[in-house]
Amino acid sequence: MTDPVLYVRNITKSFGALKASDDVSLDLRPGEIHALIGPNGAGKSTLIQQISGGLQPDSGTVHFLGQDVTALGTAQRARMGLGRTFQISALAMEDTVLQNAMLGALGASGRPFRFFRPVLQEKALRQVAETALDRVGLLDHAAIRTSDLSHGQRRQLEVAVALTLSPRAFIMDEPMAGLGASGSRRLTAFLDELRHEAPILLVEHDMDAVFALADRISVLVYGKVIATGSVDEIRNHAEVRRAYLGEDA
Ligand SMILES: Nc1ncnc2c1ncn2[C@@H]1O[C@H](COP(=O)(O)OP(=O)(O)OP(=O)(O)O)[C@@H](O)[C@H]1O
Repeated sequence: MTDPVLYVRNITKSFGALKASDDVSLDLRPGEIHALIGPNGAGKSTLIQQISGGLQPDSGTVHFLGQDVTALGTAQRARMGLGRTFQISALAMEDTVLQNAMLGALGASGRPFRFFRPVLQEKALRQVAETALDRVGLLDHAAIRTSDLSHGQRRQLEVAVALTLSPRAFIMDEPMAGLGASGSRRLTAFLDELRHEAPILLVEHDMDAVFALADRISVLVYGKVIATGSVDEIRNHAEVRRAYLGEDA
């Protein structure tokens, strides 16, 4: 089997007496969407913060592209190609859509743009930003102030910002949140394509989207992965049905 693009081994993180991550191991393989689900407070955000570099685990390791990145920060992991969208928007609301996308491209520019003269650099950044906006269907809105976008369009813009990195893997934190039915259908179709470019670790409460997209699902409860498996395996898993899907045993 091909090596995973990303894997975490035995991650543990406590806040006082609370174990928010309790010996968690999981991986993300090329071409797949791996969904991470679990009730509120199960530790999903804590886990993906440790994967993306915003939070250090108490113990355990994170490997990305074959390299131990546990000690690296968010920016270094992003520059290696770990793309991320956020549950709470990280966009600059007063800037235009294009400026936000260019800022993203600039953030990724540790290497590719450093050798360009400023004018050429701006041109190169603009091109990367416009390509990303085009892919998510926002190029027509490039000149609009970000605060004037609808909620769904902001989520699209976050995906565009992540795309400017040419990521080798994505971590997406509830990308469907607040989207209407047609918005989630569009994003679902887009993610379905995107997985072939870079695999996606998808934290999502929208179970229709999860069941439609996931190659594998991991279920987190009280900081522990209680099951990992295909959609059918998870749907039929007795402990998951009890702990998460809210069914009587
Ligand atoms: N910085 C912190 N300090 C103390 N406790 C924290 C901190 N961050 C998270 N927690 C606690 O850790 C547990 C896991 O929280 P986390 O936000 O990771 O869960 P989650 O699964 O992402 O929840 P949700 O689905 O509601 O976003 C919760 O009990 C939360 O209160």
